[in-house]
Amino acid sequence: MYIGKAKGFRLERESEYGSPEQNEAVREIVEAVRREGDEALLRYTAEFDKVSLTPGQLRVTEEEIQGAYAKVEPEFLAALRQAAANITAFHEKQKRGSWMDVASDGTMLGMAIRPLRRVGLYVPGGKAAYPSSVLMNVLPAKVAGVPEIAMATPPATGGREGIDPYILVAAAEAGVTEMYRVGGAQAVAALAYGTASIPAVDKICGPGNIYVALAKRAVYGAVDIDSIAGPSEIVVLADDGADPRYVAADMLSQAEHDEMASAVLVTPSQTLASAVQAELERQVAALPRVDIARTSLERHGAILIVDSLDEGLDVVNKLAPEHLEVMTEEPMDLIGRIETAGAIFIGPYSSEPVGDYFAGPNHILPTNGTARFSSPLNVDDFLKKSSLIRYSKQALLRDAAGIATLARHEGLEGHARAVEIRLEGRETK
Ligand SMILES: NC(=O)c1ccc[n+]([C@@H]2O[C@H](COP(=O)([O-])OP(=O)(O)OC[C@H]3O[C@@H](n4cnc5c(N)ncnc54)[C@H](O)[C@@H]3O)[C@@H](O)[C@H]2O)c1
Ligand SMILES: N[C@H](CO)Cc1c[nH]c[nH+]1
Ligand SMILES: [Zn+2]
Repeated sequence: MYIGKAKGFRLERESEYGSPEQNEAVREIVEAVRREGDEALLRYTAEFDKVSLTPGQLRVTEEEIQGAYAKVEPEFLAALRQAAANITAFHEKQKRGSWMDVASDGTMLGMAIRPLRRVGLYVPGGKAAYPSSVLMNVLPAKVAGVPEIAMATPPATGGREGIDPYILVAAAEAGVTEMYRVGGAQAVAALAYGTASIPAVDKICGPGNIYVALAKRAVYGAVDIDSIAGPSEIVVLADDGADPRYVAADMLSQAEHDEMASAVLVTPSQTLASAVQAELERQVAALPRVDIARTSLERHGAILIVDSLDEGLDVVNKLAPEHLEVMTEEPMDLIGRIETAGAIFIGPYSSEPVGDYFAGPNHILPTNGTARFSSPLNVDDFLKKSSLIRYSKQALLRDAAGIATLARHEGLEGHARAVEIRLEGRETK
């Protein structure tokens, strides 16, 4: 773990995402699935997930999904339903419809907004199963009105064969009926290119580990993707007034996701830095996922000392973290100066897991510095737009000369004539 001046720390994202070996492995997997389809899919599932399947077993049956209800506790179902209601309500606000501006001569300009036809949603499930990511993926797609949703999730979690029943129940609650037991880069490749058992989709959304994130990047272009939502990240910007127990607990909440997750404190307070360091050591030992969290802290954790909150804001904007918590005396004063963060948690009671599970905003967020240009998963991700242009004769008469001038300036005589042919025999002035 790096502890020291922010100036000595590498703030910009790595130019190469993942190690060369991970990049090479993903290239190979994606190419093999594209070429060989189901055969490669099943081979990689046996290799990485230690599960042997036939093509007929890839799709989860409706009976399995419904049967999972008997395996989950009523309090889980109640919490899940409340989370689903909050997430749906938040995403309903993002909805927007087609629009048309019609002028008095009948000219109409507008935008037709339609849902994507078929999307693939990845739900992580290698080290831990994430029913919350089912809701975060599916509910915005439902709000957008996507008619076909195919979900993929690994066939084994934590070495235990079988899809976690909580994932199946979350999928049923969210209204998913097409689900495949396949994970990692091979799942992303299958959704992108299609196999005999998995029809191709138009867009792939959802979070995952480095293999999933790299595979999404590799198939972009054949399909659209939401963002690079890879291993989790948290940055806490805090001053002297912050409670070190809260800061450490929230950092660990993301460190425990993955050895590749990162947790960083940025503070002008040496006192807070020392207290958080001690808290991290104390609290990490009590976590069931202590090994993952320790490794994550050792490899990617940092406590960065800055000279002022102003410098702290610069550091935060350079890091462009997935999650930013602001625990300063007057956090609202700083919010307008934060330009790059997937989600911003404000004040001592907005602990990051509030957003992971319950508040309503999406927890599928850009990582590895991509918050500079990507947004949280949202309803727009599931919509596409077509421009609408209907010119009246009168409008064409009005604009023809301007269009022809610009066309001829670009050397495109055919463009100019396409407009002028409609004016033949007419008065143009
Ligand atoms: N950014 C976000 O919005 C967000 C949200 C939730 C979770 N996450 C992240 O999702 C990830 C979940 O990771 P996970 O591993 O538990 O589940 P996962 O489903 O993402 O990955 C598991 C799959 O990885 C593949 N895999 C594992 N080791 C491999 C290897 N050596 N070579 C090739 N493929 C391999 C396997 O096929 C396996 O099915 C974590 O990194 C977590 O931080 C991110
Ligand atoms: N923090 C993760 C996003 O990086 C989302 C999540 C799901 N479950 C718990 N946390
Ligand atoms: Zn989390």
